[in-house]
Amino acid sequence: MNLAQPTGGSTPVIETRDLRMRYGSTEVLRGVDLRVHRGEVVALLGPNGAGKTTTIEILEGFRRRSAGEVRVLGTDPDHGNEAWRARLGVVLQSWRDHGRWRVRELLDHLGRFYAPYRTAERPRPYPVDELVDLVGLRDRADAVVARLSGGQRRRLDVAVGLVGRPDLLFLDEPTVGFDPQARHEFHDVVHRLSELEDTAILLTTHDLDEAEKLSDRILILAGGTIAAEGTPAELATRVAGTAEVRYRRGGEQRTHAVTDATAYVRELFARHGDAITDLEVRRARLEDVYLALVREFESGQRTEAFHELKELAV
Ligand SMILES: Nc1ncnc2c1ncn2[C@@H]1O[C@H](COP(=O)(O)OP(=O)(O)OP(=O)(O)O)[C@@H](O)[C@H]1O
Repeated sequence: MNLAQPTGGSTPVIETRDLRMRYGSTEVLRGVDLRVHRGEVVALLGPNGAGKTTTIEILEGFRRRSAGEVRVLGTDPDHGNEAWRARLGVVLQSWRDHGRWRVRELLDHLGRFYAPYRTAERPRPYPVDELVDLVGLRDRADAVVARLSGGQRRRLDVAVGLVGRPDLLFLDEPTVGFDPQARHEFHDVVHRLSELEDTAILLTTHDLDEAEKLSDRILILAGGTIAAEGTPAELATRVAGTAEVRYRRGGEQRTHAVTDATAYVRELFARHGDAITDLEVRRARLEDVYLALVREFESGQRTEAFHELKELAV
């Protein structure tokens, strides 16, 4: 099937099929299939070195893939022109240039690039006053970039990504260095962009709590492929039956992963009664699925506990 053809419903904003990337003899991406739709917020999770930034850079057209099919806004990123690029917003891991510019001047300057690409539906660029309000930099709009705090710089990074009012926004670890308040405000910005502007957002984060709060869908990249995928609620519900039971018996600490904690505990007391102390039952969370999948793909060894989790998660 040709990726450029609509596949029922709306055409995905991002679509990859069997995406592969090799650095020298190391194959980092081994067949990644992903889709992101208009207005959707998708979090790409995975351990350090899993290939998240590589994937995003390929989608942005900054890096050439080794193999596979990719369409971003209907175009192969290897052949994207200026008009295509103008529809993308990019927030990289760090923005360290332009230290001597003032916030407002920088956004105004960068915004001019987008003006020729305005449409009735998407007036470009984003008005600078609205933008500094949106990212919470109104009070610092006339400050020199070099004097911003780390968190304020990150807000500026986000503003730079948004100045062209993108159809699709890439956020690589957007909230690193944010205090809890800034993080909360940033989450509001993401929700407003997806709901009011219909912006599709693909973000990477190492914060599972953030992924759960922000995204419509979570993709876990491990072992060079999408190891699990679902809405945060789907992933959480699927593991809700799995729990960890810890207790002490005869002075020895024991831990068991079980699917029916109530039955297990009933049986435990029936057999050992008063010999059981320090009982704790903990429900599995998204973090448990994540860690089990990552451990599995990193070690290449299947454990029984992993099997249980994976069946529930996929
Ligand atoms: N230009 C490059 N040349 C060679 N190897 C590279 C290059 N860029 C990345 N890699 C390797 O590819 C792998 C994936 O890197 P990538 O930065 O995409 O991972 P990531 O998932 O974004 O990691 P992190 O969570 O640490 O940001 C790593 O092992 C990295 O060392």
